[in-house]
Amino acid sequence: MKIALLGYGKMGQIIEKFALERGHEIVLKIFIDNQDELTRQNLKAADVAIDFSTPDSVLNNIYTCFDANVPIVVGTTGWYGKLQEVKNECNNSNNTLLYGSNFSIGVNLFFKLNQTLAKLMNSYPAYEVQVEEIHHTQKLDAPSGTAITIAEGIVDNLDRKTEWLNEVVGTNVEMFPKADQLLIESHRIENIPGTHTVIYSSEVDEIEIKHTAHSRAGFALGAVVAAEWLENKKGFFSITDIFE
Ligand SMILES: NC(=O)C1=CN([C@@H]2O[C@H](COP(=O)(O)OP(=O)(O)OC[C@H]3O[C@@H](n4cnc5c(N)ncnc54)[C@H](OP(=O)(O)O)[C@@H]3O)[C@@H](O)[C@H]2O)C=CC1
Ligand SMILES: O=C(O)C1=N[C@H](C(=O)O)C[C@H](O)C1
Repeated sequence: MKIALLGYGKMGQIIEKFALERGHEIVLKIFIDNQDELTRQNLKAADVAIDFSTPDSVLNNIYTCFDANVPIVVGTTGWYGKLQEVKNECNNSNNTLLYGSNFSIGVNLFFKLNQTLAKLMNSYPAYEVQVEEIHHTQKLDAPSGTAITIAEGIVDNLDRKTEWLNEVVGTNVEMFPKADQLLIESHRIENIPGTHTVIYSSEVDEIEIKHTAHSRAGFALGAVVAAEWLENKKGFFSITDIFE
């Protein structure tokens, strides 16, 4: 496939490596300094775009791909407030988009485990639950997209939680969740690719499920596989569609 990389930072560069290894060609690379090269005309050279850019630029990138009728895989996080709007526009304009807060196989297994554990915990009200995420200090969004997906998996399956709220540790803004609110604690520490933990705690014990990314390789390979999966498909998809 001919691939356009929208965002050529930490992720974009590893994605390029995997894409070339799998026999694909990179026909366009967009970063801050050449962002005006993201045109309908230039995109026409690509079979698919893969976006790992920034929360501020991702919507423009998506709509430019829609305008050029080029399918897009979106790994960028921090824009999910606009998800429904983008889905409507994708379907109305007969375009193709696949998004995921995390493209690694391990985290997608973790999402399933998390949902099952949350369902089980309906019978065990003695356990309080909390989500923790740790990422590198360059990360622009909090909580992480992955933590939001995990929190939604809990809220959708555990009757005693109805919404999540976020505390970024070290910012002097402490959150005091009500009984029906799920706390997501965000930590920013140098060089951590991404660690997510769900903790159920009672008076007498604690159960933790945890995913630790050792590098960004799992995310990057997953994004290339997602682009391959999207070939010849039409419509709006999420990474869970691949794992179904
Ligand atoms: N879904 C998943 O599995 C994963 C998602 N992510 C998400 O992917 C995104 C990128 O992560 P990461 O690579 O670590 O971030 P980086 O900051 O390393 O890279 C971001 C890239 O976006 C570029 N950029 C900035 N503005 C624009 C613009 N207007 N148009 C196009 N490109 C632009 C930057 O340009 P320049 O190089 O000039 O600064 C840079 O190349 C984040 O939202 C992150 O949360 C990350 C890992 C896994
Ligand atoms: O910004 C990152 O680095 C990551 N972002 C994604 C997220 O917000 O969940 C996925 C991964 O955890 C790394």
